[in-house]
Amino acid sequence: MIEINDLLYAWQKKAPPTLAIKHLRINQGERVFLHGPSGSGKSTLLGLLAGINPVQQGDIVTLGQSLAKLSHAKKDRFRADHIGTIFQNFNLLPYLSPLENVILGCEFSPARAKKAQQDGGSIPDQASNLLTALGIETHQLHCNVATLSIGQQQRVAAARAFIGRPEIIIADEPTSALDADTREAFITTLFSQAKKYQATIIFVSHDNNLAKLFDREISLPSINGASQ
Ligand SMILES: Nc1ncnc2c1ncn2[C@@H]1O[C@H](COP(=O)(O)OP(=O)(O)OP(=O)(O)O)[C@@H](O)[C@H]1O
Repeated sequence: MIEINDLLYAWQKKAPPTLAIKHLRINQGERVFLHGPSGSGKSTLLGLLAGINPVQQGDIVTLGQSLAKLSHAKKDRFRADHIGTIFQNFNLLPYLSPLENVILGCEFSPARAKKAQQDGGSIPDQASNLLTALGIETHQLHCNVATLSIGQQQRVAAARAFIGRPEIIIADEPTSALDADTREAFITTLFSQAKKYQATIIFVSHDNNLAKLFDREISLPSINGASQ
């Protein structure tokens, strides 16, 4: 479902590549732990997979679509339709409620909005279902999201990533602010949500203790060179 071939990516034209991946395939429903030293290009790779960084050399084919062949606008649409993201700082809008933040997950994708509606009867009802499934209490649905704890905000960010069933969930160090027990519990919750519709999870973390929870580990080398 994701196939990378002969990928080279350099942030500066004359500099050696930040990332070099000869071949990598990630299957539908796979849960992948991506790690490597600081600066090895984990976030760069996530940016490429999400269509935020342009494919410079080689190709990434996701769900049968070559990302190298898509225009900027089409990549934005592709991301909105097929990729849910959870970042370290969650990127929640602080003046909105948890419910409103989750609804925003399908704001730019009619396809995801339609699926959310099918799943929950309406988009707000599906947002509420997801938040509840991820452990947000009913009385918190309409509060100001900034008043929630970091762990709760992370659950809101996860619900936003899952709404409308995107095939791929990209998570960039979403557990770094949590203690060890809460990290594992959060990942278990992510997995049970992903399993409902075979979502693929690509998860970056520096905490190698988490690797055992995943189907596969992908390690990026510290020096420039091919990985995997
Ligand atoms: N926007 C950018 N502009 C220029 N260089 C960048 C940019 N983003 C990343 N880089 C460079 O690319 C290299 C890889 O960075 P990246 O953030 O992908 O690594 P990482 O493995 O995610 O690191 P960390 O574990 O510290 O988050 C670094 O040398 C970094 O300085």
